[in-house]
Amino acid sequence: MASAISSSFFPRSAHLSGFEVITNPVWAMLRIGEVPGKGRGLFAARDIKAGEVVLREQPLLLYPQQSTAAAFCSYCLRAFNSLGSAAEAVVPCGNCGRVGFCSATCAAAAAADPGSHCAAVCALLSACNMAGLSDEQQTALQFLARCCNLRLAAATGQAAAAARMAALAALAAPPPLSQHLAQQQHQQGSAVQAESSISSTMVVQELLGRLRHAVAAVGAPPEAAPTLEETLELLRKEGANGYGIMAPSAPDGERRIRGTAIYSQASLINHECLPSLARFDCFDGTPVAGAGATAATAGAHTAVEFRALHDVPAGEELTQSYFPLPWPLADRRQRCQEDYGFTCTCPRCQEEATWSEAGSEDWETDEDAGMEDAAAAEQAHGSGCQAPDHHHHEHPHQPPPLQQEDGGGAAEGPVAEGMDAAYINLFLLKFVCPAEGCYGTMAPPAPPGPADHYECNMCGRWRTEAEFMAELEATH
Ligand SMILES: C[S@@+](CC[C@H](N)C(=O)[O-])C[C@H]1O[C@@H](n2cnc3c(N)ncnc32)[C@H](O)[C@@H]1O
Repeated sequence: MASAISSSFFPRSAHLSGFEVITNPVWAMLRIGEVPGKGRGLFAARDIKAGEVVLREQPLLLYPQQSTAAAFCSYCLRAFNSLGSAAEAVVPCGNCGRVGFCSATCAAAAAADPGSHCAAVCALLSACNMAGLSDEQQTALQFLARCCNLRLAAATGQAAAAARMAALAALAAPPPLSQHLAQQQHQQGSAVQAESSISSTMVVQELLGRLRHAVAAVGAPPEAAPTLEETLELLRKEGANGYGIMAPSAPDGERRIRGTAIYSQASLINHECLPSLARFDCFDGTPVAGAGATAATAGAHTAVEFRALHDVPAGEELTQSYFPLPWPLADRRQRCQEDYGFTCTCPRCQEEATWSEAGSEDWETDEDAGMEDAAAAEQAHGSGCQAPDHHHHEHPHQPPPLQQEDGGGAAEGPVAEGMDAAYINLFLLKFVCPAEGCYGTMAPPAPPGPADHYECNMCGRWRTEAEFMAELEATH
C-alpha cells in the first residue's frame, strides 16, 4: 500500500480551476472568476432575486470540536439533545466508545466514509496523545487524522477519496502568517520579527509529531502523514475555508462550536463587510427515519445554503461576511489579516476609515460575548450558517435605499460610489438580527417564502418589512 501513496500529500492533478469540482445543480446561476487581489470568486451568471438560493452544498469534510464531541453525532454533528426520546437510539462508537452516532444509519455511513469517524480514523485519534493540547489543537488533529485517512483511501484506489483530496487541494490557502505579518510590518515601517509565526510552526511540529506517532502505532505507512510544509498548508486551508458550526444555545445563552464544515464550492465565496449573501444551515433538522433512511439522507441536513440578501445583477461578485456584520472596523481588519491573510478594501471599510472614533462606535459591541460567539460561527473561520451559519430572509429586492436624492432607489450593483454612513447604518439596521445578542443576518426566505419577510440565519427570528420600517421610525 505504501508504494501507492504519492510523494506529494495533494494529488498532482489538483489545480485551481474550480470548474472541475462544480456539481451543484444551481450552478447555472453562478460562475467562477478571478478577482484582482482576492483570487477566485463567485459571480452572478444571471440576475439573482432577493432570497434566491444561489448555492446549496454538502460538506467535503465535517468534524467535531474535540471539547464537545461527545454531545454530537460523530457523522452528521446532530445534537443528541435535539433528538428527544429518539436520543435513546444513540449508537456508541463500536471502537472507542467515547463518541457516538445519532442513528444506526449515521453509524453505518461513518463506517463507510474514510473522511469521517470510521474505524481507521477512530484508531488514529485513539493513538494520538492529546495530553496537554488545547481544544483547538486537538480539533486540528481531528482534521489532520481525516486527511491522512482520505489520502490512504485514495492510495488504495477509492476514487471518491481521491476526488475529495483534490477538492481539498484546490482550496485557497492564505500565505503563511510570517509572510503576511512581515508584509504588514513592512507597510507599517516596522522591523520587528513575527514571533507568533515561529511559535505557530512549533505548535504544528508538535501536532505532526503526535500524528506520526499515531500513524506508526496503527501500522499505517509513515508516508500517510503529511510533511511539515503540507501540514502547515492543510491547516491554513482549514483556517481560511472551514465554517464553524454552532451548537444550540446552552440554557445560560452561551453558544459554543460543535464542529467545523469545509465546503468546496462555498469556499470560493470571498468576504465583503456588506455582503450580498447570507449562509444558512440546519444541523439539527428533522432526521429521515425508517425505511427511507440511507447514508445520503443521514447527512442531508449538513448542507449549507447561501441566499441572496437583495437583488444582485448578472456579472456582480457574490460575497459573504466572514464574521458578524456589526463588527467595528478595527476588529474586522484584525480578523481579515490574522485569519485570512488579506486587507479588506471594501467600500464599507474605506468609508469607515474616514470616520472619527466617536463616529464609529455606533456598532461597537465587540466586548459582547455573544458577538464573539457569533464570530466563531461565521466562516472559517473558520467559518458558517452556522447559524451560524446556519444562516437564513427579507424584504425582497434590493438593499436599503442608498441615495435618497435619486428617488430613494435601492442600491443596484456595486455600491462603492454611493457608500456613506447613512447607507452603512441602514444596511446594518435592515440585515442585522434585532434579537438581543444574536448578531445573525436577516435574509429573505427562498421563494416561494412569504414576501416582505426576513429570517435570521442564527436564531431563526422572523421580521416583516413593516416591522423593520416601524423599528426604523422608532430610531429616528
Ligand atoms: C474562503 S477563500 C475565498 C475564495 C478564494 N479567493 C479562492 O481563490 O479560493 C478565503 C480567501 O480568499 C481571499 N479573500 C477573501 N475575501 C477577500 C477580500 N475581500 N479581499 C482580498 N482577499 C480575499 C483570502 O485569501 C482568503 O484567505
